[in-house]
Amino acid sequence: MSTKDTHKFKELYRFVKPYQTMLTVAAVFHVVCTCLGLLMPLVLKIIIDKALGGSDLSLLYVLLAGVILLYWVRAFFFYTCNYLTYYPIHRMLLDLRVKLFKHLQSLSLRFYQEYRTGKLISNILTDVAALQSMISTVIVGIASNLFSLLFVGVMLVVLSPTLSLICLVVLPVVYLVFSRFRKILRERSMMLREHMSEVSANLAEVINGIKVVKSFGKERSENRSFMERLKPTFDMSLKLSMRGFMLNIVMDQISIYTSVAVLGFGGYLVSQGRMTLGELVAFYTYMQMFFGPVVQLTGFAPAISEGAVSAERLLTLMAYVPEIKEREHAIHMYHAKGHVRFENVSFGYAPNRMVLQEFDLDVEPGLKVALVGPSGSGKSTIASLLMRFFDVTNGRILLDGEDIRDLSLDSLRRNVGIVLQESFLFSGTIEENIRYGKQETSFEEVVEAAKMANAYEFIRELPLGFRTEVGENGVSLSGGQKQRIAIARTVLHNPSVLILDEATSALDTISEAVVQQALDKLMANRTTIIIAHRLSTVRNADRIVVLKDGRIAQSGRHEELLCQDGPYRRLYAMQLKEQKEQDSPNYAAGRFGLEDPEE
Ligand SMILES: Nc1ncnc2c1ncn2[C@@H]1O[C@H](COP(=O)(O)OP(=O)(O)OP(=O)(O)O)[C@@H](O)[C@H]1O
Repeated sequence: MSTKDTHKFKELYRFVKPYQTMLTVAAVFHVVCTCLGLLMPLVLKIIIDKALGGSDLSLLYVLLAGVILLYWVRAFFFYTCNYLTYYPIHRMLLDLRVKLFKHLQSLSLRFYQEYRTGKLISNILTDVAALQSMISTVIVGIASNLFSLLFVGVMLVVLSPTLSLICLVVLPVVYLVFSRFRKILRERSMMLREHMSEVSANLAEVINGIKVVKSFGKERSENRSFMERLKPTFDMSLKLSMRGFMLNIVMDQISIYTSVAVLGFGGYLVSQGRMTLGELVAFYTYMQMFFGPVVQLTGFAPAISEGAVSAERLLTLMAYVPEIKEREHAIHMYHAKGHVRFENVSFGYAPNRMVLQEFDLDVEPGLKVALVGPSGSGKSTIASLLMRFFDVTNGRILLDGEDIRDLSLDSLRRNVGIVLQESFLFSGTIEENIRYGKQETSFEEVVEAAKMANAYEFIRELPLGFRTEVGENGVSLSGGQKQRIAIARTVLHNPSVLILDEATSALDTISEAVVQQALDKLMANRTTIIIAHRLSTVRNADRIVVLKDGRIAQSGRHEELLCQDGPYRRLYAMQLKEQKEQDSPNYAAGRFGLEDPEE
């Protein structure tokens, strides 16, 4: 084992440590259990040599009663030692999974952009399973197999030193055959596992993007490419199974030749009176027990190295440092007034490509500031920075005068809320989804929030009302309905600073109006940063900031900006023209509530 492996095992040992006493007792019980199992051939020898053949069968009955008792005691030890082994193993895996999940939750968004979700899930599941098999192999393997091998080896030599020479010759052959096959099997199963995790990643992507697949009519081509991806796994699995069978055939052959040799030569020794029949039967039974542990021990090393590979992957995952960390003694800000200030903020997702440059913005509590600008100008990035999904490269962002990096993440996210373009609902009831951000709320408060979000009417009309299941396995809600549930969720969350990131842009005109009404109520007396493409949604903002290539190109109220010859007027005119082309002039004016600047 290399020093790297040693380090990995040390890391893993942290999970084993709390259960080491239990595992030690389990190992001792395994030895006792093995010991009791190994006594049977000896009893068989006494039965054949001493108890059978005579007229007095009382010894036979005593021995048979002893065998039953032996197996009762063995059953007790067997049950207890397996409980003592698998209880800590499953607890350790539970601890590991919980720790992994907690760690994954703490990782920044950048990590999730780099790692494919399907692959991540598949790796976690298979790696934890490999680790489980390694731990049980190590514990059960070391304790029972080594002991068995030693005990049986001694018994073979004691019963017949001559016959045990045959076993001694066969032993290295069995070892070599097994380790050779195991190596190939292991390599193949690793390849298969790697390939399967790629297939899982692809499957997850297709399932997540099923709407796109269907809307482009790509089902057939996706079926084809899935088949193409799966095809190699068929070959790999078949080869793997056939290798496994081949190993069984080879082992059967070796076993039968050894048995023939032992029984042939042993029969000769019995006929010569150099061995009793009972000794030959006991020897033969022990011999059958001898190769089992050898075979098990050949699997020991691969299981450890396979476990080590998995441990390495899991530890690598654990070693990812959360990019966004809370400072020691972070400030807990319970209820911010909502004064937001960006001071000379620059930021790039990659070090050599700045998305925001020297961005300054001061939003007084309760004001509404809109960020507009062409696609890719950095609007959503500003929202992500304020939420601290990423940290600024230069400059700072202040909430009520405190650098948000000095605040506890919990208090920052309690004070800053966001409504996204498409809100995600979890599996569960509508009530649970509304409560998501604040569990300790009464049903009445949930209802109030739903009313504020204009969601109450449609929820009431559902057969199960607030108890309706939504999310992946629930009823399908329209985009506007989902958005209103998300707004109700934010109403309960009650942040001092609200970010609306294109919150209505995925909706049709009617839904948009209802959602916009709900948003207006939500925005009241709250610092709000509105990100929008459609200028109609931002014209009432206290200030509109026009972004271009990550810099502020213009800033002011709607009317002021329209008077200036700048990007806002051009953007506005362009949108108005587009809208006019689509709709009648009356409709455009009604929809946007705007007058044509040319008029
Ligand atoms: N997670 C990310 N990783 C790397 N680059 C990103 C990431 N998110 C955005 N970008 C890049 O940063 C730039 C600004 O993106 P951003 O989403 O902030 O623009 P936006 O103004 O909100 O655009 P839109 O109006 O289309 O939503 C774009 O060039 C985009 O490609």
